[in-house]
Amino acid sequence: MTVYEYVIIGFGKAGKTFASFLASQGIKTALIEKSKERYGGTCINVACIPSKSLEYSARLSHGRDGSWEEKEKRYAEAVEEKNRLTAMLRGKNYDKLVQAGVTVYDGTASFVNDHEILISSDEKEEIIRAEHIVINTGAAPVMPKVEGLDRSAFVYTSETLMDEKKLPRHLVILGAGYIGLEFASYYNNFGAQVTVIQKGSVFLPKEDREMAAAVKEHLEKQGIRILEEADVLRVEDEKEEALIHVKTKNGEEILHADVLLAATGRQPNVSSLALEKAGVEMTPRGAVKVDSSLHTSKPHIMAAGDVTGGMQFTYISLDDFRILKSNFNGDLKRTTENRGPVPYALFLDPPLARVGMTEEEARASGWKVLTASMPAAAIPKAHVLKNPSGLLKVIVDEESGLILGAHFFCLESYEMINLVRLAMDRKIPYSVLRDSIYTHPTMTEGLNDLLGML
Ligand SMILES: Cc1cc2nc3c(=O)[nH]c(=O)nc-3n(C[C@H](O)[C@H](O)[C@H](O)COP(=O)(O)OP(=O)(O)OC[C@H]3O[C@@H](n4cnc5c(N)ncnc54)[C@H](O)[C@@H]3O)c2cc1C
Ligand SMILES: NC(=O)c1ccc[n+]([C@@H]2O[C@H](COP(=O)([O-])OP(=O)(O)OC[C@H]3O[C@@H](n4cnc5c(N)ncnc54)[C@H](O)[C@@H]3O)[C@@H](O)[C@H]2O)c1
Repeated sequence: MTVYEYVIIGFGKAGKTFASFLASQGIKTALIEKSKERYGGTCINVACIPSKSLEYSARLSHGRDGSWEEKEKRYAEAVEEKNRLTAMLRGKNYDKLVQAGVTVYDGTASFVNDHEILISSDEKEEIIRAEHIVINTGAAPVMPKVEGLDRSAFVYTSETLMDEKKLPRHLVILGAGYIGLEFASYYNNFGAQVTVIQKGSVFLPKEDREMAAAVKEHLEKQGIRILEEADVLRVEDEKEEALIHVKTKNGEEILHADVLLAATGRQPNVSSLALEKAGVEMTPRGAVKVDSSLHTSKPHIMAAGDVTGGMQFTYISLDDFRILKSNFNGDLKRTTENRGPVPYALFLDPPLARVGMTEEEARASGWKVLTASMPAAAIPKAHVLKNPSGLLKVIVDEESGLILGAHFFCLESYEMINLVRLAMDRKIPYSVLRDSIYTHPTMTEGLNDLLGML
């Protein structure tokens, strides 16, 4: 039986980065990935990178308009371009790991006991042994329990829809979260008619109320229909489309869709792992239970990324790598408790980016706050880029001048937010960003004016 010092299960962001690092330190390391189509993990193959490739193509396509046939053609080309990009990245990711000296096993990993792992593939089965193990198996889409959904030929997840080269005419999206709203925006820009089914009564319930209202108004202006307080009762297939029976506050409605996208969350990938054989505990919600340094209930087994049930972002998985590295070095400086503020971006058109608290959260926590809001149209660059829609908002502690929250719904906001995150993390008061020299014309220079309003 081959013995490794470290075995990583899953080609996720934390795992692949840690594997390369370990190999660079001369540590005998193996990584197990269940699918050759997933070398490099979820992000580069079926998530962030392909979706943002489509997002970019969708904006370009929207700018050109034209007939339905032209839009269909551009969509098919966008999917091809996305496929080229993911294939290129897949190859690069694999080569990088092998060149670093990591042994890559193809197959599904499951625990035999807390040190031995069975690798099963169509070709063979093999057991390897490890002193230390990292579980980095990611998450997979959850399918809601709706009558007829599992039998329908028109139902997709984000992972399967992005491979479909036929542009939907009417796309119905179940779920108004990250994937639901981003895909609504992309496919609307490609030319599909889009309806989003929102279960609850509050749109983007975790966002600042002023920002959520601005986003909703904008999406509706773009032509996206958002059905609030709606419950899908059943799905029935006709020859060319699915009939989606929806209960709304105004009664029952039947939506016709040639594509129904289920975007109702993603659940940790644990089912194939046989965690019980290793004595690794799970949380009540089905994630691998870890402490703040990512150790499981078995101290020599760690877990990182989506499988731990935390925030599902590639950069959180990358930050988990920093914790794994800190554990390896023995300094134990990095934990999940000292990540600092975590920014995020919803890739709409324009994108919504955020770091820190909403105004409601800040006030409820007892802060005395100053706030400033400014339309994106106040920034000249937004006009240069021909999309002056949106709103920017900041929330600042009146006493210290420290930024408590920033919410940017405007072009380039996914870049701008990283600057504010740094200021918050390093406790730099808002006045420093207000008086900083920025290149011109840029969206970031909007901070001069926005923060000048406080
Ligand atoms: C459509 C979409 C868009 C997204 N966009 C963004 C975005 O813009 N920005 C962002 O930060 N995040 C985004 N995310 C979230 C992001 O993709 C995930 O948070 C991230 O990929 C999680 O990485 P990970 O390290 O947990 O593992 P993953 O990258 O999920 O890797 C896990 C790997 O383990 C493999 N595996 C699973 N079980 C086994 C087993 N038993 N044996 C062997 N291998 C196994 C899987 O095949 C997979 O390759 C998006 C997600 C989706 C679905
Ligand atoms: N830009 C980004 O960083 C980005 C983009 C896409 C996805 N992601 C990550 O991927 C994860 C998964 O995305 P997601 O959109 O699937 O999950 P999500 O948790 O963001 O949203 C799921 C939505 O579905 C709703 N829902 C649940 N069950 C429902 C039902 N039966 N009917 C109708 N609605 C229902 C929920 O209320 C919620 O609004 C996200 O948590 C996010 O971290 C990130």
